[in-house]
Amino acid sequence: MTDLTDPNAQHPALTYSSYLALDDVLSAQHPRSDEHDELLFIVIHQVYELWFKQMLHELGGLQRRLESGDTPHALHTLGRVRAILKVAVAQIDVLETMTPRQFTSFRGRLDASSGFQSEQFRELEATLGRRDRRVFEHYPEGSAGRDRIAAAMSRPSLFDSFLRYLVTQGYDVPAAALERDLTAAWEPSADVQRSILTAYADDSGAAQVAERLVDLDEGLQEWRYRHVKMVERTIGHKPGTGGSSGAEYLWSTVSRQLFPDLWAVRSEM
Ligand code: HEM
Ligand SMILES: N[C@@H](CC(=O)c1ccccc1NC=O)C(=O)O
Repeated sequence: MTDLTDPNAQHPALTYSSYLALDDVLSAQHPRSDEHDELLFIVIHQVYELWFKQMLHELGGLQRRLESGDTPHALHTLGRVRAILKVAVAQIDVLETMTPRQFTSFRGRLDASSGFQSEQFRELEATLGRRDRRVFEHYPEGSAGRDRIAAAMSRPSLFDSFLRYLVTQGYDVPAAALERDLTAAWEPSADVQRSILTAYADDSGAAQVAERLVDLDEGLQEWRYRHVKMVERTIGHKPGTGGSSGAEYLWSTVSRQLFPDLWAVRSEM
């Protein structure tokens, strides 16, 4: 029988903590102050980044499934992404237990670091269709993060994959939309909206996919809304550490739509 404790064994037995690399994960919290609440602030952000990683992973799979016309698996993945987004929004409740005084006690130690520097959040936005060079201001030229965001801005967005999916489902999508410059911002299109309306009229799988995409869009707007309310109650109208006006800037992002065409068609049904 193998002696699991034998130090000379060639491969140490897999354990809970070795499989999950807990030595790495649990030694990665480095508060810069002695304030009790700083650990919560770090842990919450790390959990977000893990969920961002998982969502990027799921969205890659989703785009492949859409482009191959696989409705059931696309719907399944969309359901998973929606569930993760709901957890991400709900997590704000935990951070909101931190009072303004508790946050102020260590905020100075954050220097100029800020959410503006979240590479994965920007990659997520780019995958969801954002094409905005301004985000690069916060990423040094030649940095891996900048390159990853730029790469995501040159790939088909989730909406581009949805348009290709519509073609696999037999819907007519204007060639100009399918052959567009992927690095440019998407311009809402009346012709594309007509194709989407046809899919809704058929009450087909494509209509279900479209509804799940609207969930995603609404979910991100919800996150933005909860984030800015958290910001208002925690730092009021102070400017942000990242150099923006703070809440005022964040409000300007709240009703940003990922898929404007999917919202536009609602007035036509
Ligand atoms: C007390 C908690 C928080 C405060 C006071 C806060 C404050 C801010 C402020 C003021 C900004 C604007 C950028 C700046 O000038 O600094 C910002 C941006 C951002 N924050 Fe937070 N934040 C908090 C928690 C979080 C959490 C938990 C996340 C999760 C990852 C997060 C992610 C982001 C992201 C991604 C941005 C960029 C948003 C955009 O440009 O659309 N923040 N935050
Ligand atoms: N921008 C925040 C600081 C902040 O929340 C933050 C700082 C470092 C890493 C992540 C952060 N979270 C989101 O912006 C502030 O102005 O207080």
